[in-house]
Amino acid sequence: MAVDLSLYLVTDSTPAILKGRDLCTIVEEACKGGVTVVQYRDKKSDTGVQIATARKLHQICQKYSVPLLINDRVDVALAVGAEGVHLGQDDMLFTEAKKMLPKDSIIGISASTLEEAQKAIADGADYLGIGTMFSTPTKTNTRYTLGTAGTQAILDAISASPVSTVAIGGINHSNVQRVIYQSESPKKALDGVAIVSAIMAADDPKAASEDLVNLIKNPPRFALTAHPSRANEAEALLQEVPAIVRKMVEVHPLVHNMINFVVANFVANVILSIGASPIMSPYGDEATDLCKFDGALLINMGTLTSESVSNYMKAVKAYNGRGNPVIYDPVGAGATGIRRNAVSDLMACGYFDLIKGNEGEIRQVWGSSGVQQRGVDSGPSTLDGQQKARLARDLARRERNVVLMTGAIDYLSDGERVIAVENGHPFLGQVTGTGCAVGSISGCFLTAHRSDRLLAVLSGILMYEIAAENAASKEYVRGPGSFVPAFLDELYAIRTAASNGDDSWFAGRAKVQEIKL
Ligand SMILES: Cc1ncc(COP(=O)(O)OP(=O)(O)O)c(N)n1
Ligand SMILES: Cc1ncsc1CCOP(=O)(O)O
Repeated sequence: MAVDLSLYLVTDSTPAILKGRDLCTIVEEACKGGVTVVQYRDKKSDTGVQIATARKLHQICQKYSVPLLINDRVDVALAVGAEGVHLGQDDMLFTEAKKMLPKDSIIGISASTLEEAQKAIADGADYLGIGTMFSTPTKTNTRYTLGTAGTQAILDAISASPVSTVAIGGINHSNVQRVIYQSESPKKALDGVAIVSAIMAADDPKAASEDLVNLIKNPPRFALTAHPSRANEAEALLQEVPAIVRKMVEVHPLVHNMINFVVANFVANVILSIGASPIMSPYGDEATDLCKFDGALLINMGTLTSESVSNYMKAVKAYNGRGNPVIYDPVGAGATGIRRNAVSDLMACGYFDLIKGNEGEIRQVWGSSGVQQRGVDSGPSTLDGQQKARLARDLARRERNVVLMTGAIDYLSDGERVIAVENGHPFLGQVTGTGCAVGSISGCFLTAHRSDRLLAVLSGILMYEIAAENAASKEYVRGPGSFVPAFLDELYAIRTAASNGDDSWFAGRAKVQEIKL
């Protein structure tokens, strides 16, 4: 039987969720709000109570033409004539349930691993409940937290099968669009999301369901526009750079920096020099107001504290909610266990338009095992140019965003195109904050030019690195100390030239090539 799984309500009868309200009333409100399938999930009640409740729920669901499935209990499904069951890995075997249930019954199977998914497909499951997406208080005895990356990997591996899929666990209004978007593999997407608390515990389950239906129907505002590589991609991009720099100066974007205290002053000066506006605020609650200026947010976890991550999460949620650019600079990501955990928590909490880091940091975000950074330095490289390019491309593809891997050569990718940039000067590596400023600058350019994020970031890097070359070539620059003021002057000089319509600063200067993988 074909079933619309797009908004799949899973019930819960615990007092914390029901808050004294009647289960059937909540489910009826949710049906009015547009849920497309309901699963009765009751871990505590006796069989008699379950049958009585399931019967009432079935009557309600039939009124709205919504199929009712029963969690775990084939006997209850049979007793009330429900449309099917949902079975976990420890429940009745699919083959047994299939024998017992009427021919057209729907049988869904939970899958936390690829092996479980493949077995369920081979058995003939109608759909897979893939999870746990994010850890959730609603179900604490889960085996794996897959996140969007793990879910995408399963979808990719089963893409030859037409089986339907839903994701479950920690999905709510603030992340549902991202979950659907970032889980999608090139050949297979989720058919829907299964939700307990965001509907069952909502004060108004009808309104909550209506909102979710709307969010599910529409792509997120941060969805990346596809820009397939053209014949001379690098050259085509370079032609647009001076105009993008001009646009950034005109727009005078605000960038909200949640940045480490070592570099805050230098980064603020860099941002002022390029003609944008910096605000430094580590206070997450401030983001609800700051995001209304429609600038960018930079999360730079260089001086992480016990409170940083919760503050970052609040800010990411606010900026994601408005569809404004968010940049993640996972400074020292592989240096300590605390930073490694912060990376996982932040990657699960929201969407980053750009992830920017050195090789060690990008490898940690990718999930390579055994990354041990010494402090915030990348450490000796283990990858050649092609491998670096592939890592940046694969991470961008997986996260469906833009990735910038910095180094003597920077690798920039949006999952399709990979661009290597060889501008800059060794003095940049001798001054603290020069790497962090790239995250903030990228925020300014992402704000000013939204239609092609790779081009926006490329324009920012080129402005920055050409200014560094100009500064280092001054005869009075003798080392990192004299380099800093000269560098700010050169950024300011390019900004002034750009606003006067003078593009000569750029002519013949970019050392950029497209990497074909
Ligand atoms: C749609 C959907 N997917 C997964 C589950 C989880 O089922 P299971 O692993 O059997 O855990 P319990 O729900 O029984 O606690 C689900 N219920 N629905
Ligand atoms: C039943 C189940 N299986 C995996 S997570 C989960 C509970 C999901 O609940 P919520 O939507 O409230 O996070």
